[in-house]
Amino acid sequence: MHVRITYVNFRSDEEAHGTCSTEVLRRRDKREKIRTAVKSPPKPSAIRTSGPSPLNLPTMSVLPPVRRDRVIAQLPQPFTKEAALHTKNEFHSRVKTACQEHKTGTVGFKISKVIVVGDLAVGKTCLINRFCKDTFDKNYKATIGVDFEVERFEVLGVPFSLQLWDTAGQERFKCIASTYYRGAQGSERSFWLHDAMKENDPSSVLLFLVGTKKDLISPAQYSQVEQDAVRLAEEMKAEYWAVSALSGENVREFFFRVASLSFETNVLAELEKSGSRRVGDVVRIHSNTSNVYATSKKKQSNCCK
Ligand SMILES: Nc1nc2c(ncn2[C@@H]2O[C@H](COP(=O)(O)OP(=O)(O)OP(=O)(O)O)[C@@H](O)[C@H]2O)c(=O)[nH]1
Ligand SMILES: [Mg+2]
Repeated sequence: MHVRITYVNFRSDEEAHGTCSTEVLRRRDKREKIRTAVKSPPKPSAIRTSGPSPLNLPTMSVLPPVRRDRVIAQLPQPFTKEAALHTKNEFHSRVKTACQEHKTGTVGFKISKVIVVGDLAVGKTCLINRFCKDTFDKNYKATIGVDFEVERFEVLGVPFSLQLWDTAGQERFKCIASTYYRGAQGSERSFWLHDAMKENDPSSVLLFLVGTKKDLISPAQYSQVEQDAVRLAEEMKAEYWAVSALSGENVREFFFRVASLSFETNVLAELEKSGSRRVGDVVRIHSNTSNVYATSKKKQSNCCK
C-alpha cells in the first residue's frame, strides 16, 4: 500500500511553488538496496508487538510503549472537504468491527512507508522534525541522501507504524530519490508527482498535497493560494493540507490523518485478502455440486466508500 503526499511551499511574495511529497509505500525489496547510502532502518521484526494493544505490552518488551499522544480513537477529519481522499466522519464500519474483534491480521505488525519528496528547502525536514521531535530549526541544513524516522501509533486499539522517509530536494541528491521514482521526465515542478505515479500503481497510493510554511502568508493571500492548491489537489487526486512547521499548525492533525487513512486502507486490504479463508466460514454441502465451501459473506471490495 502506497501513500503519497505532495507539498506546495507558500511564500508571501509569490505563488505557491515547488513540491515535496510524502508517500507511504509498502516495503519493496528492490528499493531496500538504495539504503546502502543511508542509515539502515529497523527491520519490521524489530517493532513487532505480541498483543493487540501496545499500551499493555509487558515490561520485558523491547519496544517502548506507544506514546499517549499517538493514540487515535476517532477518524481525523480532512483539512478541507473540497480536496479530501474521503469525507466520512468515522472509520469504515468493517474496519471498526475488525479492530474490536482483533481480526486485523498482520496490520499490527506492519510499517507503512511515508516518503516525503519535493523541491529543496520547501520544509520537508522541518515538517517531520516538528511532528517527531517537536522541534524547529530556522537554519537551513540540506538533507543529504535520505533520512528516516519511525513513528508508532495505536489506531482503534491496534498498533500501527509509519516509517517517515525524508528525501533530499537538491538536484545533486536527486539520484537517490530517483531510485524510488525511476524514469522521471518533466519539469522540476512536476518531477516528483509524475515520477512517483509512473513507478507505482496509482490505485494503491494515497497521495497528499501539502502546503508548507503557512505562517509566511497572510490570510488574504492564503485564501487565493488555497483555491489554486485545492484545484491542483483535485487534479492529482490528492488530499490537500496546509501546515506550518514553525508554529506547528496542522502538523499533528496532518500526520494523524495520514496514519489513519493508511491504517484503514491496510485493514480493508487485509480483510479483502482474508475474505475467502476466514476461520468459521459456513461450510455448505450440496448433493448436486462439487463446490462444498462457501463463505458466509461475499468478498467485498477494498474501498473506503
Ligand atoms: N517560516 C517558516 N520557515 C520554515 C518552515 N518550515 C521550514 N522552514 C525553513 O525553510 C528552510 C528549509 O527547511 P527544510 O525543512 O530544511 O527544507 P527541506 O525541504 O528539507 O530541504 P532539502 O533537505 O534541501 O530538500 C529552513 O530554513 C527552515 O527553517 C515553516 O513552516 N515556516
Ligand atoms: Mg531536508
